[in-house]
Amino acid sequence: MQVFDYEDIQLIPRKCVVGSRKECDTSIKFGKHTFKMPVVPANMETIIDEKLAIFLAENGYFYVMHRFDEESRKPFIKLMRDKKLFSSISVGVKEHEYNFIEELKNENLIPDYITIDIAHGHSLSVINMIKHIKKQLPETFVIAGNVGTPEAVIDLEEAGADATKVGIGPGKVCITKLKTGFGTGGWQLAALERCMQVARKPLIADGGVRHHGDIAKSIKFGASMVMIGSLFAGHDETPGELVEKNGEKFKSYYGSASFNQKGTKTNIEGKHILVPYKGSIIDTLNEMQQDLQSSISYSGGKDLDAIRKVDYVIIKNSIFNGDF
Ligand SMILES: NC(=O)C1=CN([C@@H]2O[C@H](COP(=O)(O)OP(=O)(O)OC[C@H]3O[C@@H](n4cnc5c(N)ncnc54)[C@H](OP(=O)(O)O)[C@@H]3O)[C@@H](O)[C@H]2O)C=CC1
Ligand SMILES: Nc1nc2c(ncn2[C@@H]2O[C@H](COP(=O)(O)O)[C@@H](O)[C@H]2O)c(=O)[nH]1
Repeated sequence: MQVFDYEDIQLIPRKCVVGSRKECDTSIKFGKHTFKMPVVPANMETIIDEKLAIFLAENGYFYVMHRFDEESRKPFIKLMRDKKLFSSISVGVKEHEYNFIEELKNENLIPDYITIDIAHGHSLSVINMIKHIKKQLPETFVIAGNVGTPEAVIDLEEAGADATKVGIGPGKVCITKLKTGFGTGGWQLAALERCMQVARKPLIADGGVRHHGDIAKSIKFGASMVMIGSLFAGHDETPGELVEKNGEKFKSYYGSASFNQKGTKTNIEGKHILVPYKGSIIDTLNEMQQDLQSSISYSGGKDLDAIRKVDYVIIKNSIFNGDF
């Protein structure tokens, strides 16, 4: 099998057809909504909160609220409905989550998007949860994950998933690859390509993005949407704690399976890091969009589809994608 990751790939430019990068359209239809960019902040406690979710929804960006404050999910859906904004929440697969879905139906609190957020998404527990949500809330767009193989994409799509999230272990605060020996860490982009070959529904590339150009690479290799944690972690608006060390500012970023999140030492597959403070997320979102417009111009087209058609070269392979 040919393996490669973000840092191993260069996309090959084609003749430019636009007079300005501003002409390039980065928008993406995902579910019933169209978003400014195929980028979504990770559904993690240090990356997204209610305030940022409202900002993103109001400004044309996709978001997925994390699932670690279970009691706040119903009020959140109500709040978003009152503001006439789309709602996008996460669930797990434990027994009480089945009841939660039924309560949403009974109370007519229908989220636009539900993400089933589990480490090993190619499992009966996720398949059963997809079926349950689709039965109770047929209008809701269901994102299921995480997976790393074509077989998993086929199984989750067959169960009724509207999109599948690809990425086992490529994340910046992930230690799954080290603790279990499994995953797509170091070959996330190749794993995405394998999944693309069988997917009939959208894929979300999740984890491992270290540079804005990796968004274009994700699109080339099959993603409709790209989930990003670490690149967003250092901002004013992301909820991780601000820390000062030797006169420099950092923000706290920890894995959803870290001790910081779980509060127990059982099955730890995530770590805590400090990332340099970067100011407002608005500047980063704008810069990301400009860089993606530039990617589109290099691809010789005017929209994201053009990126899917470019050729590429593989330069080398490293299993850590810049993480040590
Ligand atoms: N994308 C990635 O690479 C990874 C992401 N994460 C993130 O960490 C968070 C916690 O994930 P997770 O532990 O799944 O969530 P939970 O702790 O909610 O576990 C969900 C259920 O799945 C079971 N489960 C978890 N992992 C496995 C496994 N490998 N095999 C069989 N059953 C399993 C758990 O049982 P039990 O705990 O008893 O096994 C539990 O019943 C999530 O937000 C997830 O996205 C975590 C690791 C990898
Ligand atoms: N193996 C683990 N993966 C995790 C954990 N918490 C989150 N994640 C995944 O990482 C991405 C974000 O990746 P990044 O490279 O952009 O920082 C996130 O969306 C999850 O899929 C964890 O504790 N362990």
